Amino acid sequence: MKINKPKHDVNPDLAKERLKCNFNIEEVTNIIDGGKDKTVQRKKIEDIALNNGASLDEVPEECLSIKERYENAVRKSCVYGNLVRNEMLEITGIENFESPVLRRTADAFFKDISPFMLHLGMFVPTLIGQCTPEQTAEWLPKALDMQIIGAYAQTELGHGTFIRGLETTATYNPEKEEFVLHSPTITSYKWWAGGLGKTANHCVVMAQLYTQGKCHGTHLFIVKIRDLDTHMPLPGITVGEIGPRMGFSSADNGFLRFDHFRIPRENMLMKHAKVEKDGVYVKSAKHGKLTYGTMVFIRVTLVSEMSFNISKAATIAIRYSAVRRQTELRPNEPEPQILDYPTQQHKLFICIATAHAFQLTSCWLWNTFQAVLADMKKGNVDTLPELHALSSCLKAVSTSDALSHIEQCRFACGGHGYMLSSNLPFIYSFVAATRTYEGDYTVLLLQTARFLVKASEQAEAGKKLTQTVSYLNRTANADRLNWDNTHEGIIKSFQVIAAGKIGQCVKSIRDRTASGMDYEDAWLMTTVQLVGAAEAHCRAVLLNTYWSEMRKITEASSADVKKVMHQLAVLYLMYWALEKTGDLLKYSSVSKKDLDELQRRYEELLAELRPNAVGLVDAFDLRDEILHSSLGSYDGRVYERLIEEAHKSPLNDEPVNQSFHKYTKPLMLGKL
Ligand SMILES: CCCCCCCC/C=C\CCCCCC(=O)SCCNC(=O)CCNC(=O)[C@H](O)C(C)(C)COP(=O)(O)OP(=O)(O)OC[C@H]1O[C@@H](n2cnc3c(N)ncnc32)[C@H](O)[C@@H]1OP(=O)(O)O
Ligand SMILES: Cc1cc2nc3c(=O)[nH]c(=O)nc-3n(C[C@H](O)[C@H](O)[C@H](O)COP(=O)(O)OP(=O)(O)OC[C@H]3O[C@@H](n4cnc5c(N)ncnc54)[C@H](O)[C@@H]3O)c2cc1C
Repeated sequence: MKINKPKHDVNPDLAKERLKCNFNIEEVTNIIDGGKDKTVQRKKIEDIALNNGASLDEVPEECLSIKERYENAVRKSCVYGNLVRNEMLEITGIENFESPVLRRTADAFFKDISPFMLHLGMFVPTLIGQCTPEQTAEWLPKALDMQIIGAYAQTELGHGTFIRGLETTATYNPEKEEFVLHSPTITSYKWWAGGLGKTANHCVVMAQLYTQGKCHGTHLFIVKIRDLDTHMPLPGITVGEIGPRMGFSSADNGFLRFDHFRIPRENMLMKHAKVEKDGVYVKSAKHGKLTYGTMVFIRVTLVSEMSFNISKAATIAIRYSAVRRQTELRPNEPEPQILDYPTQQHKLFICIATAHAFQLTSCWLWNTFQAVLADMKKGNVDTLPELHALSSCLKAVSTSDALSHIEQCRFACGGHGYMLSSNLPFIYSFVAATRTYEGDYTVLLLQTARFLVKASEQAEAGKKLTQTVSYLNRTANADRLNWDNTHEGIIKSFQVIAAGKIGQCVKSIRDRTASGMDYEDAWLMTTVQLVGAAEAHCRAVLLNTYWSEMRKITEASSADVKKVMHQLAVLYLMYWALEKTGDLLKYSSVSKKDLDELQRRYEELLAELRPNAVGLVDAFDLRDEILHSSLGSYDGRVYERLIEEAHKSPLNDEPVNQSFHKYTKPLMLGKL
């Protein structure tokens, strides 16, 4: 495999690590990419995007002012957008505009975030999912060609989670065949939408639809908010940026207020429900929640996004841990590489395994999503609730796990991991937002719990359940599972834990209603358990999917690759079994002796994986331009890069900062 040759000598410790690796790295890269041809395609696209240096910043993004950072990000977005439009989409095919390959190259341009991300990330998918064929013909080519730039304005100052509580109104006027968009209260300001503040000239708006004097709930509208030539906000539109936040600092998350702003009837996105010219409302024939489709789509894609982010953090932390030496183990012996500490391996090897677990699960979820879309095309929406339950819990758990693993990667890099030049703080703050946006963690797990409680009741009634909850058919009446210390045994025990927790929720709700509580209060009182049950279900799905997909995907692999992929999956199973010993003790016959044995095997496995650690992160094949890290580059020149980056600090532009003469010296002389 062609590796982008480092310009400098590779750090000797890192070079030695690469000699230790005992499997074919390229084979694993091909598995991650989804096949050899996909690796070739990805590399071709990366060469187009990255070889001309357009992604490079003279001054690090983080050293710029807010305005400069935004302006620089727009500049790079335009260069990048142009490359996507003219060269990259030709290779992927226009239908793959959200291909992970494009997503990867975007990271080389933006350490933080592109102000255009939500244009491709949500605006375009909404047009694809919510427009009639005529509307698609009108809007989609312009959006894909970037003649218009869009945002997704759903959340308001007062409501994000509870979509039915949104206050923006869209009132239909049949005489003029127009909708009037209005923000009636301060809490109805649209708030948060990425790219809305300064970049977008259009946006999709979620608003309460009124026609013939009746409210029909939230629907989507496409709205032009700025003049395409002057970029000035149109009359009736107040738009701006919401201010600095934890991350997302090079983008312009926006606010938007409508003052009786008129749009043509055709601007309601009418694939599912519509308003006729005379004002008659025609509701969706299929399902009431199809306007939420973009959210489901993004939740599905976020699982692969999390895999990518963990793989970046793991690459940085593992390469750094191979270079970094700290603390004598024995007097007069060289300090070991910190990667030799089992505690360090415990923090980091699970990250490699999780990146694989999420990647394989995301492919499986994507196929499930496509199958549901195909069913819906034929008018069958029966599979939608399961997809909603699945995408909700996988989004919640993958973003939450990614966040804690990335934080562990930062801890694993000690003080240097706190430097922005390590890139770990950027990765962390980006992923922190994913736990909240597109549906908060708790809220989405409670959506899954609704589905699970219903499924449990159906299992109790002897009905056959769909695939992801079919374990409830087998385990509904099981009390404590006989512990079986095999891989399949661990997976089964997680299904029994999930079934036990769901059963306990059902019982709590029933006990509470039997004692006089109404159902809503009984549900509310049980929500802490319900979140735990949905998480347990998600763990069972993740473990089962990772294990079975790993076995399928490595069927034709070489023996060494099979072995290391197998070791990672076993590590994942054991890690989670040990994390959940309390649940195992409660729901299975596992003994202290069994758990001690599991712990011993886990520690041995860390040692077995140790020689392959650097090889495994090299297999993610993340170019230095994408990693943006002083600690994680391929050549391991960690200390040299930290010094080079320090010199880029604007505070080092002059030997004495003017504040000394203005403030410090007068203070020292008592003249302040
Ligand atoms: C090259 C570049 C590529 C870049 C790609 C990078 C990836 C990142 C991309 C984008 C970044 C995204 C940035 C962030 C954008 C946003 O955050 S947009 C705003 C997102 N907002 C939310 O997610 C809000 C969360 N809230 C909800 O989803 C819902 O309100 C709710 C599910 C919590 C409740 O909805 P509600 O209308 O109140 O429904 P209920 O009455 O509770 O439920 C009725 C039944 O409907 C079922 N249901 C709910 N949602 C769905 C759905 N989506 N699909 C199918 N069914 C649904 C619900 O379960 C109920 O069913 P039952 O009655 O049978 O129990
Ligand atoms: C970086 C970023 C980018 C974003 N981009 C966009 C965008 O482009 N477009 C857009 O429309 N929106 C966007 N959002 C908004 C985002 O979708 C919402 O913030 C998110 O859905 C959470 O909603 P909320 O802020 O109303 O939180 P809240 O719902 O107010 O949550 C606050 C707390 O209350 C809890 N809670 C709320 N409801 C319940 C419940 N029913 N049961 C139990 N607990 C509950 C939550 O768990 C949480 O702990 C973005 C947000 C961020 C942070």
